[in-house]
Amino acid sequence: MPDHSSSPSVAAAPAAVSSTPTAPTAPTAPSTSAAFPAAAAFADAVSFPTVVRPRGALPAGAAAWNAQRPSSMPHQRYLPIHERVELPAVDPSSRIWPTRRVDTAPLWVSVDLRDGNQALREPMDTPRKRMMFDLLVAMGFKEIEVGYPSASQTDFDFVRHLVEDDAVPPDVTTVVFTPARRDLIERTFEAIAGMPAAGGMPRVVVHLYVATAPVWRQVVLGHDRADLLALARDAAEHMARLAESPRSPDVRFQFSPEVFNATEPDFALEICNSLSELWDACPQRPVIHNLPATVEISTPNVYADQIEYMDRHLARRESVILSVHPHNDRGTGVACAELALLAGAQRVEGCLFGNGERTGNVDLVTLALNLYSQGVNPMIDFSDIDVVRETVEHCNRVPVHPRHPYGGELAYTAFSGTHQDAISKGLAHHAALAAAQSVPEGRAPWAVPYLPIDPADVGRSYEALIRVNSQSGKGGIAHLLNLHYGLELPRGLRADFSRVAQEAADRDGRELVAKELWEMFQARYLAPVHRGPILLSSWRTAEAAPGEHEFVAELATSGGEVRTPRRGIGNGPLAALTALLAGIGVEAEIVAFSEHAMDRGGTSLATAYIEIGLNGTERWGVGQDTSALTASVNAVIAAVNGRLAG
Ligand SMILES: CC(=O)SCCNC(=O)CCNC(=O)[C@H](O)C(C)(C)COP(=O)(O)OP(=O)(O)OC[C@H]1O[C@@H](n2cnc3c(N)ncnc32)[C@H](O)[C@@H]1OP(=O)(O)O
Ligand SMILES: CC(C)C(=O)C(=O)O
Repeated sequence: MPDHSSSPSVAAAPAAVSSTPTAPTAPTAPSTSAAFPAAAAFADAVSFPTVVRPRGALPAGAAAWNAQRPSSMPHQRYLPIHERVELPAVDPSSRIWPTRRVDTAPLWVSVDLRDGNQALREPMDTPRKRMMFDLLVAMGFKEIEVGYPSASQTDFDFVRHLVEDDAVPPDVTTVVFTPARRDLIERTFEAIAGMPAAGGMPRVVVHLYVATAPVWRQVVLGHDRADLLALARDAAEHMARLAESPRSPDVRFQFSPEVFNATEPDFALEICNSLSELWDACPQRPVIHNLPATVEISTPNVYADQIEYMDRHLARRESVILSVHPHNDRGTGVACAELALLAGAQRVEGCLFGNGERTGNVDLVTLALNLYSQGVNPMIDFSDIDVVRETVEHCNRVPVHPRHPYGGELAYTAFSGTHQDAISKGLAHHAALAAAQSVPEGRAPWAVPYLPIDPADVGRSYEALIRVNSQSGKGGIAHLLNLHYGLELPRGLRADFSRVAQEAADRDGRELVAKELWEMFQARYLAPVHRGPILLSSWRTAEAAPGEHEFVAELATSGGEVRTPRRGIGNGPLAALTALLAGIGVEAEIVAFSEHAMDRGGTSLATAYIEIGLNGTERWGVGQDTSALTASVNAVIAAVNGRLAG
């Protein structure tokens, strides 16, 4: 048995935080909507060093095998996070974030036009920016970072375009981004002159950023902590001064300690608190502190601890909006944002479909629809996700991956047999449940296997759900024939045809679309009625006496030559037909039979499925006709011919 009780290794307590344990109060499970009072109650419980837990020991055999795996990569170059970044000391028993759940949407901020745009091979021009802006507004974003006006004439001009075209709706807040340089701050204020800002809280935000992490301070900016604080304060004061000018709209302020996630916790706190005080944060004019994971460097739980630390310790907490801005270098941007929300974040900056520097900003589509899938109103409209995706692809000139959560072309598609089977049964069950509850399907509770949300909610159709290749099974193939051609294949025929379809998909190594399946189906089960050796050139049937049916037919050879009429007697028309066939030496027995009407524009076509046994082997045939009897007769002949042709 693996030993799970071995004592955890404990990282050295960061110098800047106390390591005196404080008995924590057992946390309850507050929702994020009740975050502030709860956070305040725990504000003093942060004191134990970070615990790094070893993974469980492997069974001896597996450990030996694992140790043999070669690696030529120099992994030793990379220090683990707790050896290169000072982390907040957290008493594991006092952490709040693991006990919470998110039950309301945060304030969403799209940074597509700034952080997303700065990462593009071809940054957007004004028409593309405007298209993106209009999309964001239409989707319901209430806060949009519209650019970095001091970066380029294009960025400046776009902000002016929004002002001059009166393009900003009264309930939308615009954010403009600036570094801590007086000349660039002045240019930023020039760009927003005349920007509509009235209403409750000022609706223009000027966003100041400066990197605070040690490597950036030393290598990029050449500043120590004191110099950096002075630089940020000087910029913040300049912003406050410019905001007083009559040309300035009524603004709020935002600060981002760039690379917050690699910054010493006490320094991040010091610089944020200093600016809250300088800008006189108050509930009517809160300051936004935006804490970016500029480059992801750790597991999301570490980011959550960092955010919870700030949530507990920020001064003027009720006058601060705590915002996060995760990137996706480790592929965990969404997880970081979600845990940050649990940890006290109230606002999330990100981009649609995760565009952004390197591996992208956090993806707002996934975040919002993850909430939706938990029954939480995401406050953003994704009811036509394909339009959103196509517009974003057009503006960014970057394709969205087909497997992108919720919005990718293949996000709701199943190729594999057991998934198709489950989805097809699940959809039928869902429809029946909705009918039983007398509610539209779109309102009935959703519980369809393999589909986290109803694709119809985001404007996707069920038609694309199931697609067939060599991994598919009978359920999926039958589903496609049903969806596109109205066939209700009996169970035995499903299995029979899926072998045929799989062989073809395997041979060609590609997907089979519904039309191809239908053509294969016709060729195997319907067409043999016209492809000898037995061809009925004309036939009739009648009930000669109660319970005694007669079937009379002229048989033709496949060469067209008509033979003498033949006659068979049986207890039904099909029994009489098999008796007729027996008369010419074809001993066919009907093993399975089903039929149904097809609702095709009032033509009332019938389809019959018949399995016969002949010479010790079974074979399916299918017939379609406006007469149910003709359909059945054709199905028998098709099955017989199929069997005789081998
Ligand atoms: C994480 C982020 O996304 S941050 C945003 C990044 N976005 C962009 O950079 C896009 C727009 N940027 C630009 O157009 C230009 O970089 C400008 C206009 C802002 C500045 O341009 P330039 O003056 O030519 O400088 P350059 O591009 O080389 O930037 C580096 C300089 O800015 C300094 N700097 C970097 N960040 C900041 C900051 N937040 N505040 C003040 N100065 C900063 C660097 O220390 C360096 O200064 P140095 O030249 O004295 O060594
Ligand atoms: C400075 C901020 C908000 C940023 O874009 C980042 O850190 O990625």
